[in-house]
Amino acid sequence: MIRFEHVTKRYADGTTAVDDLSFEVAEGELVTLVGPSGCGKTTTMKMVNRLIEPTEGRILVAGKDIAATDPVQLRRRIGYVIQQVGLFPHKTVLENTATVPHLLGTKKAAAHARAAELLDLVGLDPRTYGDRYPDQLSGGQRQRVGVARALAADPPVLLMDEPFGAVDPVVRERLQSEFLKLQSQVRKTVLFVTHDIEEAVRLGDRIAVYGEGRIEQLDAPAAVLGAPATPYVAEFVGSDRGLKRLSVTPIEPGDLEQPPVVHLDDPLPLAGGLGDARWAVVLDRDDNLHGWLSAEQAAGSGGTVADHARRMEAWLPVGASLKQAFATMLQHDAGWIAVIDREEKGRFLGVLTPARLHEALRRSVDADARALPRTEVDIQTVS
Ligand SMILES: Nc1ncnc2c1ncn2[C@@H]1O[C@H](COP(=O)(O)OP(=O)(O)OP(=O)(O)O)[C@@H](O)[C@H]1O
Repeated sequence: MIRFEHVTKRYADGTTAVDDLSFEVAEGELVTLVGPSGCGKTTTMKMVNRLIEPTEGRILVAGKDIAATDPVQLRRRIGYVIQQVGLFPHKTVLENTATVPHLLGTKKAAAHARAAELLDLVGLDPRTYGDRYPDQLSGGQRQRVGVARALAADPPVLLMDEPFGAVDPVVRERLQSEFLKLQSQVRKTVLFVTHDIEEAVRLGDRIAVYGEGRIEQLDAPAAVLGAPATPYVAEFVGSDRGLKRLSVTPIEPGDLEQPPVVHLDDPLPLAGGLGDARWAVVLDRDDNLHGWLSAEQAAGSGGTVADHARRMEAWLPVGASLKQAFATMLQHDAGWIAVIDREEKGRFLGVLTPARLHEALRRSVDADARALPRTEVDIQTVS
């Protein structure tokens, strides 16, 4: 979708910002460009919407050489999100979001209806926020408007230059997960610049690690962490690679233990209690997670399970990362967390314990060592 062919950018003062760059971003793929300050990430990105012209080489978008495309036309097909969002201060949130469709000739009512849909999509209720002005929003909310505005003309390509760089780490993580969810729905082709390796790992289908003006490694996050191509990349991704890997390894059903399970309307005491187990998971009639029950209560109380069950705070949907699992355990001071299917309050699948978390991490590392996709390794193990 975006193809760089031997692209070099030398500025007038002789600085070579980008040196003979060749790579391709597939349709619907999100590639993060990561590297230290001044290594040429922004220059790379700005050449795609012709804010900067290459000195040598060419760039194709959807098979067409962009040098032959009118820059204004080109930019309307490419969404652009930057750190200083650049919202118009005198326009409302709704008007800001509708800017590009408006410019493209969409009637006001239709442009506003579309803008409201997009605000909803990025987690801002248009009825609450649509009529506000940018200075009546938090930093994180402004970034969301920036993303909604970039998506408004439904461009196939998005360029994002440190879009979440200016907000605090908590908001940043939230914006990242929201953006991942959004991207799984809209599947844009995205170039995403960041200097934060964690962000690059979390968001990228592939990561391009930049040295000075060159890509040192372009690979899937797990491969960059597991098998850095050069000593430079190894140093850049850091000695805590194992920890970072937690954020790229999802919880899978095979990782889970099956504890004893009781249902809300089971009478107590349970005959034989819980055997050796110290607690049981409590499910409702639809087998959705409700909470947990201790062995003492199972063996010694009257009434039903519903009278004694405790609420379960530590849970995650399957597919969440091991890092989220670890963080959830710490947050709730829990020795295990319940894992449910994707729906909120969905079906209970099993529990993840620290030992199982460690095994899952081990398997992810081994899968890379053998250079096989994880799924294949899992299938081999099962058969
Ligand atoms: N207009 C310019 N004239 C001369 N040199 C420039 C110009 N713009 C950028 N550079 C230089 O080109 C190199 C690459 O800059 P670029 O902005 O692409 O880096 P970056 O990786 O995006 O950095 P950062 O993370 O700090 O934004 C740097 O050495 C920078 O000083």
